[in-house]
Amino acid sequence: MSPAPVEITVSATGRKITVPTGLFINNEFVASVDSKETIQTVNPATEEVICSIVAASAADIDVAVAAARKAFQTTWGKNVTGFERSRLINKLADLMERDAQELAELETLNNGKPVRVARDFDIGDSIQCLRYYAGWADKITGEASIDNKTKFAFTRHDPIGVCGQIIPWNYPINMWAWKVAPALACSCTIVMKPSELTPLTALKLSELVVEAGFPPGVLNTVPSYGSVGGAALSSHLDVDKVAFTGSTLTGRKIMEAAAKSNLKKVSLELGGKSPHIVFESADLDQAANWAALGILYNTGQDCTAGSRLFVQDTIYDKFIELLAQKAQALTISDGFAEAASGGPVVSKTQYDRVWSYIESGKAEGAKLLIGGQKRPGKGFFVDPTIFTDVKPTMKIVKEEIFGPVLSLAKFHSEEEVIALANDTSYGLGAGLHSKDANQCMRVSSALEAGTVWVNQYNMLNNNVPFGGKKQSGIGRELGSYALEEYTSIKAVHWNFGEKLDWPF
Ligand SMILES: NC(=O)C1=CN([C@@H]2O[C@H](COP(=O)(O)OP(=O)(O)OC[C@H]3O[C@@H](n4cnc5c(N)ncnc54)[C@H](O)[C@@H]3O)[C@@H](O)[C@H]2O)C=CC1
Ligand code: BAL
Repeated sequence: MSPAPVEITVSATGRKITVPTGLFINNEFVASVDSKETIQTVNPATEEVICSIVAASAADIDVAVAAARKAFQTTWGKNVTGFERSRLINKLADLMERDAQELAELETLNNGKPVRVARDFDIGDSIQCLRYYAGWADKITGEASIDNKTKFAFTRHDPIGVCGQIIPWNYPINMWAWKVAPALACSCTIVMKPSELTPLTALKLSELVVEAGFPPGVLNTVPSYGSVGGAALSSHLDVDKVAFTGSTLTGRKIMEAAAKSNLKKVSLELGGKSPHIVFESADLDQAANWAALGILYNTGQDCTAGSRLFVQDTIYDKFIELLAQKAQALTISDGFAEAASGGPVVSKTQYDRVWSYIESGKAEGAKLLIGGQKRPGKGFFVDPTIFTDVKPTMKIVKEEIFGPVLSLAKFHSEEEVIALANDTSYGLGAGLHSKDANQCMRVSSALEAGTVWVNQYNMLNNNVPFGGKKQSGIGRELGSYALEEYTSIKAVHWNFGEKLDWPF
């Protein structure tokens, strides 16, 4: 029997949202084939349970992969034109736009981020991401490689096949769009595993997949625990590719599982400890805005969070005063509050993790500029916390915290700060602020990161690639580069005249 959807009433707005609770396979919400395991979802602002949904078992992953394979071989893959894929992806984007407010409220309920942020940024960007890749769907062509008297060779950019997509909880809708849009554009089929912490919007979006008209099996959604569904996807012998966003620890496990199973293609978007540099010539007011956004956007739960801030000694005192003012001016509250710029962290586990880092910063002798005190009452809230007088060896400087916790250090010279900035095993993002154009060029070139922002931070565009160096990941999302992750290149050699002498 199909699991019944639940009706949720959002108390802040009065909106009633019907949420599917089954696994989405072959365009239907179904029960597990062999398990009674559920996932209980929680509102991180109130700690109240929202609802329970079915958790996929390894056998359910097999069913979803089989559905995706069948679709790939029949209605999708090489059996659908780019024009048709483009039409369907655009239709999905239109439906997301229609339902943006409802999706945003559901995202806020499950993730905690402000409704305004979810709607205008996460969902707004996701709609644009779908439309961007809808534009690519009918332009994925190969190249003519050799064209001589007896041979013509050309390449086909074939869809790679069935893709497992494992996404995190910090941007549940946005990471869904980053993964789904290029895969669909390239004519791949998908088994999507949302995070067990935030599965509700992926289930709601699955309804829109049906409404848009995608054939059954093209996109399947299987909420599951990482060690069950995520592990099953990564080691599956009939999955051709896994795309992952999450921790470096889990990324390593996925790569190992891929290597030990069928050597499926893997793309990983992992952690970071991104440096953010303010030089003395910078517009200090603007630099303080970007520095605060860099660590506080999404309550610091961002892979590119600018969590190590370096400020030139000549402007240090003035700058840190400005930064403290900016950070304290933000309202961190229940995401349904009008004024909220940030919400709680996503879960009790994440709350405890962030607080353990704050305690370690205090114990290792870093000085608190602001924050560092727990709030009374319900909700996994962590106020902006800035440590000064940090040392490169401290845990808060070395490890990803994924919360609103900033380590602030002083530097003297450009050479010194480049060395400090690159002194990390990560290489995801980096930022610098300066009015000296030569310095901007020199430093952006020297920073070891997949993305460098100059006089800005954390702003991404769907047509610009994103990804990491070092232990921050492999492969690129967004832009035309993401298409390479979902295509397999075939070279066709066509002889129209060369005779083979025998014996050769
Ligand atoms: N780069 C990013 O955007 C993210 C980084 N993180 C980092 O990871 C830390 C821990 O957060 P977690 O939720 O534990 O991250 P995680 O990396 O374990 O979770 C992300 C996704 O991976 C899945 N997963 C977990 N174990 C798996 C396995 N063995 N095989 C396949 N998939 C698996 C989860 O179910 C989830 O869908 C955070 O504090 C943060 O530092 C977390 C989420 C996103
Ligand atoms: N902000 C880029 C995506 C991420 O944090 O996972």
